[in-house]
Amino acid sequence: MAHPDPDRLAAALAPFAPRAAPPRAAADGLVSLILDVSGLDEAGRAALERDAKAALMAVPGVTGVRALLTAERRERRLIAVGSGKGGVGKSTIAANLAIAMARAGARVGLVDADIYGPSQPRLMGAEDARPVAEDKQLIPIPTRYGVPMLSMGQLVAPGKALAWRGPMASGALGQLVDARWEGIDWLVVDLPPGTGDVQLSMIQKHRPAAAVIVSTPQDVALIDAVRAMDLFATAQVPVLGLIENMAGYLCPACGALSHPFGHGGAEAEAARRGLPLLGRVPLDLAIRTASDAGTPPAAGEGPEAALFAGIAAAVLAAMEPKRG
Ligand SMILES: Nc1ncnc2c1ncn2[C@@H]1O[C@H](COP(=O)(O)OP(=O)(O)OP(=O)(O)O)[C@@H](O)[C@H]1O
Repeated sequence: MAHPDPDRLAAALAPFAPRAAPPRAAADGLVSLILDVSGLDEAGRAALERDAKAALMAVPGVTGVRALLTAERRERRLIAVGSGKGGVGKSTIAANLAIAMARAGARVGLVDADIYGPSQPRLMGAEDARPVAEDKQLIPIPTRYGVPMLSMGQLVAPGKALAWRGPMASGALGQLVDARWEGIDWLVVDLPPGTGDVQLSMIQKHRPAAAVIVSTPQDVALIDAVRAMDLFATAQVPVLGLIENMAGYLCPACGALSHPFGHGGAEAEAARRGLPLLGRVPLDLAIRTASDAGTPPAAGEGPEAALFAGIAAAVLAAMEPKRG
């Protein structure tokens, strides 16, 4: 049988450019075809493979086609949101940061790795959603805020305590981070508080591009925040800066700002370490009620949205030199 003509093979694949690489034919007429299926869904991939194979099979001398489908692996960057202590508002900040980054035009996903208290499904208004897996890979849940997400809380029944030990916890983290994050450039990862197994697994296996640390102004919270910063710094994960949450109490009646937890501590600590204070979020009833209702303030139009937009801009600007 005649060896397939390379020009005719190339012509047959022309309609599939730029997804089809130039085919190679062996002497027995078997053609190897490489197709780039990035961004296509299952049906799109199948159609492309079927049509390209059919086009090649029509070329004289072709006895068979072996297709290899490749998806361009986007370089996703992880931004870890950590805190030293629990309850400082880390999850609230992570959700609003992700939404504000998306509003600024970034392609952002959100991973809730807070195994011991996953609160992102509630914050993002996605409590009833359950992710499905395809080829053993989880598909992120879309949210109405343009930020797809996955949470430990979506993998178990609501309200069920996650009494996982280290290896199980880091295995679950892997499933969330290595999910099918198609079209996503940034993954904001809400870590559990402290410096435990999940943080170590995050640093060792998933190499965040950067970390931001959330603290309240109290001294105790700051001491723990410093510990969290040290963990990232030791592992050479750049810490972009500190976000001070519950920085002053915004009185809903008169609008006055007071400072029951102290003032200026986080800024001073950040400055001591040569780090920027990326933003300051007051203790604000509107933030709590909006968050609890699954309508993060960053998605709204109020002053809180502007505040989170400023923090997102600071984070994106700090990442700019690290984009490579
Ligand atoms: N700036 C704020 N103003 C008012 N309420 C806030 C603010 N930040 C967080 N909260 C509220 O504080 C509570 C704890 O916040 P959140 O769950 O984000 O903390 P966390 O640090 O992630 O906690 P954990 O470590 O337990 O997961 C929530 O009810 C949240 O709505």
